[in-house]
Amino acid sequence: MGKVLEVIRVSKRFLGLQALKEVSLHLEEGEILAVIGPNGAGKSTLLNLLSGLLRPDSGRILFQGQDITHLPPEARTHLGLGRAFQIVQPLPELTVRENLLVGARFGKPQVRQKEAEAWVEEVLRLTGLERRAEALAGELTLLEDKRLELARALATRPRVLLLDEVMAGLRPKEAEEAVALVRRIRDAGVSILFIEHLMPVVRALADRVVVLDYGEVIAEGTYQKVAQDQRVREAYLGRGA
Ligand SMILES: Nc1ncnc2c1ncn2[C@@H]1O[C@H](COP(=O)(O)OP(=O)(O)OP(=O)(O)O)[C@@H](O)[C@H]1O
Repeated sequence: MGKVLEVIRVSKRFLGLQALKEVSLHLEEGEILAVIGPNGAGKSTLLNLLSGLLRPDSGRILFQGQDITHLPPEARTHLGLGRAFQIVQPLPELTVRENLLVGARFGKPQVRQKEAEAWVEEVLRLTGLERRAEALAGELTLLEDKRLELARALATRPRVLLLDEVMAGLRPKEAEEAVALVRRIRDAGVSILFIEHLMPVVRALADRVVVLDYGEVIAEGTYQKVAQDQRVREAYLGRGA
C-alpha cells in the first residue's frame, strides 16, 4: 500500500478567514478515509482544493506522486481523480445510461466508444442501476439519484473518488444501501476520501478518520479512537454540530 493522494501543509484563506491552516493528510491505496469536523471546519474547502475548484495559498497536493496543486479540475479527472457531489448534477433529459456515457467520454476522452460503452455497462451493474438504464435521469427517486451521482463519478474511471456528503437526505435504510455501494466501489479498486456529517455512516464506512476544526487537523485514527478524543468531543460539543 502506498499514498495515492497526499496533502502537504496546505493553507487557504478567504479574506480575513483562515479556512485551512497547514493541513497535511494522505489517502492510502485501497483505503476509505473520512474527513469530519463541525460546521465551518474546512471540509468543503479541502474537497474543493483536492478537486481543483480552488487553489491553495501555500502547500502542495500530490496524486499518485504527481504534483497536481495547479491543475484544473478536468485535468485531475483525466488523471483519475473523480468527485461525486452532494447536490446531484445529472443531465435530467438524458437517460441513466446516456448520463454515464457522457461521464465515461469526459473522464477518458482517448478511450474508444465501444470501450466506453462496455465500461458503462459494468458501472450500471456495480451500482445496481441496470434496470433503470433507460429511465430519464430527471425521473429517479432520491436514492437512485445518489446511485447515479456515484455511477457518474465512477464512469470517469477514477483511481480515487472524492465524495461530498453523498448520503445527505437519505433515510437510515437507504443510507445502509449507499454504504454497501461505496464499499463495493472500494472493492473494485477505487480509493475513497469522503466528507460526511452522519456519524453512523462514518462509523460504518471509514477505515480511518481525520478530524478538522477551525481549519486544522485536531485528530486522526480509527473512528473509535477519534470518537474518544477529548479535543474532538470539545470541538463538537462546543458548537453543537
Ligand atoms: N468562498 C468563500 N468565501 C469566504 N469564506 C468562505 C468561502 N468558502 C468557505 N468559507 C468559509 O471558510 C470556512 C470553512 O468553510 P467550509 O465550507 O470549508 O467548512 P465545512 O467544514 O465544509 O462546513 P459545513 O460542514 O458547514 O459544510 C467557513 O468559515 C466558511 O464560512
